[in-house]
Amino acid sequence: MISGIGHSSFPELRVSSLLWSFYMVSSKDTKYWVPVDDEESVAVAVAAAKGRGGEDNRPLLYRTFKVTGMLLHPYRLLNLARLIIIVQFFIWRIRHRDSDSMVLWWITVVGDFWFGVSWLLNQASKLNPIRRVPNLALLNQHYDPPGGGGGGSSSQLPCVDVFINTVDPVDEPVLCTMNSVLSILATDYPVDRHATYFSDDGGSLVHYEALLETARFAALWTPFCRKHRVEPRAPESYFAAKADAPYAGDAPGEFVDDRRRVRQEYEEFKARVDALFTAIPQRSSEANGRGDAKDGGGGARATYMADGTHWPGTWIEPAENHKKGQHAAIVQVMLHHPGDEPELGTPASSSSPLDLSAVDVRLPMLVYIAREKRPGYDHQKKAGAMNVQLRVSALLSNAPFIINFDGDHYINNSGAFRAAMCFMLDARHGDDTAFVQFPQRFDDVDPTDRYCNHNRVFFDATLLGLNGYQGPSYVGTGCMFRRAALYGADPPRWQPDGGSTSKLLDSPRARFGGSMPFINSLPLAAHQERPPVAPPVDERLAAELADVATCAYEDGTEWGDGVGWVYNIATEDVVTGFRLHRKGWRSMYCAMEPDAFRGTAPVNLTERLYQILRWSGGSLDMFCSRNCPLLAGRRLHAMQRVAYTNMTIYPISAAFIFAYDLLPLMWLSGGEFYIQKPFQTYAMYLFVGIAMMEVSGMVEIKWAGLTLLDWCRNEQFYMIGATGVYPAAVLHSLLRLVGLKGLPFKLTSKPVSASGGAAARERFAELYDVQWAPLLVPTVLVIAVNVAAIGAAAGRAVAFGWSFAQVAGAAAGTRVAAFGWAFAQVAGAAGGLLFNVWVLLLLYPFALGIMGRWSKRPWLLFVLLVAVLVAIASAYVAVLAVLAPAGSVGAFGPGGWPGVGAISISPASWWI
Ligand SMILES: O=c1ccn([C@@H]2O[C@H](COP(=O)(O)OP(=O)(O)O[C@H]3O[C@H](CO)[C@@H](O)[C@H](O)[C@H]3O)[C@@H](O)[C@H]2O)c(=O)[nH]1
Ligand SMILES: [Mn+2]
Repeated sequence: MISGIGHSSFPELRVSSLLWSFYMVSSKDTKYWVPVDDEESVAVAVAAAKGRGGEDNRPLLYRTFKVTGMLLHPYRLLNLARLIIIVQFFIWRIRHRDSDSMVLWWITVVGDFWFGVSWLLNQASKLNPIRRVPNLALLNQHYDPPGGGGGGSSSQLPCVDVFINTVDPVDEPVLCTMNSVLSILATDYPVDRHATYFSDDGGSLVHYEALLETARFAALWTPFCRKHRVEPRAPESYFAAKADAPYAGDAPGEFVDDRRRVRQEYEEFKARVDALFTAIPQRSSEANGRGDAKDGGGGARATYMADGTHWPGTWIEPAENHKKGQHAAIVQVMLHHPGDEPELGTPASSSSPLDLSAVDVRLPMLVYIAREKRPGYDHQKKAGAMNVQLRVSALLSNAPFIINFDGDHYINNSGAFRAAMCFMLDARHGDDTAFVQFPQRFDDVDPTDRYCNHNRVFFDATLLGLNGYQGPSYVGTGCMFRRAALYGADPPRWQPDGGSTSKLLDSPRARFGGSMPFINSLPLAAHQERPPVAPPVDERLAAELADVATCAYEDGTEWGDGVGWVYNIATEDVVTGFRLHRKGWRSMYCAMEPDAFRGTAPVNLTERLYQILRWSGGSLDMFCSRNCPLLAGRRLHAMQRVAYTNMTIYPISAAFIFAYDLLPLMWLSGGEFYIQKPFQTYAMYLFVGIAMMEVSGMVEIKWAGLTLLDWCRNEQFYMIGATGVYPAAVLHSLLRLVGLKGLPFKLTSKPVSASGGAAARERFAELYDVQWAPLLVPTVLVIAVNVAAIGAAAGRAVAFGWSFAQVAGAAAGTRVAAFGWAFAQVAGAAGGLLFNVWVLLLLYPFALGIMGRWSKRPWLLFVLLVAVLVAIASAYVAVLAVLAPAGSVGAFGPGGWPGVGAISISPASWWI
């Protein structure tokens, strides 16, 4: 999608195009990866099988790669050297307690120490990167041999329950969500072996009816995808892409016609979905006008379903029991479980223009869920919604594996479910693997990724690093789980009797709640070979389904604690993954080409900042809770513990960074000042430290396959977070510690353009939309202080130059000495200046962000900057002239500046 944008239309692209061309590395570039010895893998597999007391003929379904020694050894050596230098640096500082202010000296020693530690934590997670590549062909050969026709009973692949979540049909454009559903309904996995559970946390009729429309359209879309094997299977993205992929289906002659017809049908489908926003209110107001409320009504203006009955969920005009946060549970099977025999479609006819006579036209099961909402209950947001999905699905399809998606994430590569299975079924660690995490990839991010939405350093470096220990953390979407693990089972390798789930069944009612059908489903949940079951939804089952979706069901149970997704935290993902790792489960990272899934990301600065506020606040809350990685037992891998500590403690660095960034304030008041003497040695240590980190970063982007721009964006966004967001997160966590409310889960609004509805709309409009929020203030302050520092430095230089001329003129004999002195001062000042400029460079995306539409012309920012600098400099000179009459200006000297200037930047990215 991004490739469709003309370069010239995008100003920032020109600014950064140099970076692009300088360091383009494709993520496919795998020349830095070498296979880990396969014999070793086999040995591990055999040992694992023996450990479980039996032969294991299962195939090895993935290959493991590590970074080539040519890169890895220097990388590790470099980091070792850096560690030694950092330690030496501290020894040196402690031995030289010499500063113009001992208070500041102590602050910076503590601060620098903290940065050293957090650098170490961060680096430690990346020392052993491992990449695993699934072998889909082998999986298919063993579990889904040809003849099954993409479905049918010959397949031995395990069943998968797919969870997808949404809240609001406007904030999360319903068409985007329905595209995700379509991509799931059409995915390349045996149709009778996956079922989709759609959770609508808004309880809105728009979602319900849109899902009905989607189920209808899928009857055409899914067979079309199967017949012509098209990718990706989300229609919006499919039709937006150029149709130049090599044809993979069996009927090339019919492709062009079929595609055109389906596209037309898709346009009509879109129009019908769009029309729901007007059709439903219209239908309801007509019905209300007639006063033909079938079930009570009590004077409220009801929202009507198509069949003329009241919608049990939220109404357009909120009423008692029909409003946000207060409505009944709704569970509706929209597509029933298909039989396990393929059903071929019909030849082309006037009513169905596609020839589907050779295509299996069955659709997978699809269920709509709106859980009950009652005032007085904490609904626990996404985690609460997914736990309801977990119970509802247990009563219906009860698949041993579960994959979950945010409403805006669609399947981009139909092989994804199979890829995940390669890890789950592998003979080596398969049985001990609780989840397989895929990277998050995004469409509709601006081409230069101003706010680091792609997060490549995290997804392509850090998570590969974790993959070399116990496994990647869970990041909320695009993750396949083992159901038994979510229920709280122990991994086989930590089970004394080898592989039984009996412990799960100890006092099940207390743990899982009172539903007998649910409890009866527990023993089956662990059996991956179990054939798919699909009980008919009779009255009793319907009542049971509604019951497990009520608020009260979880009262006094372990849901949200020992069972299911974890509650009471803004980042349910990290902590849920952590709890599994803590039990000794492994996880696997699966990055594939083309990307398995794609989603949307907030391109608006304020949205993005709130998102990272939720992440950083949630992480810190986790650190300060019972789920602190330091408190975990011995089943947590040592390095995994280090990584989780890093992942949860990082916002604390912010307190220091923020203070450091404001230090230039001090200099504005004038006076010579060194934070550490001798300053030259101090500066040298800092310089070497930074240089080594930069080099190490360059090695990292090599093996991770990143671009220099990815890396720079990461640095920049770290700094932006550190100045404004992380301090707020620290504050929130402190408030929570003293018993006040924790961070809310603020829904991230999705870009409207992602749904494609209004193609005429400006692309990335949200990028230029400034929404002022308190969160922006601290960063603005830091920018102001650093700009002021530069301005004042300029002013000082002007004033100083003038006084220097006077001094020189008066005492010609000492000219040489005076020159030398002046030179040292100027060099020092230049160094300080450099540091301030660096802060500003790191905050550059932020500055663009608050310029709003003006940022379409980035040069305006520079004009503004120069104007402000001139103004400050002149003001400074004027003030100096008043305070210090000619001749005594030299007493101020610019000398103090470098010390403070140096400090102002040091933390930003040197250690991290
Ligand atoms: O009450 C709620 C609130 C949210 N959601 C869903 O949760 C998902 C994620 O919400 P979103 O606002 O898109 O958050 P993001 O910041 O984009 O999400 C990232 O961060 C979250 C944790 O903070 C993870 O759960 C997500 O998977 C990850 O993509 C969406 O599908 C929502 O519909 C609910 O189902 N119920
Ligand atoms: Mn999202």
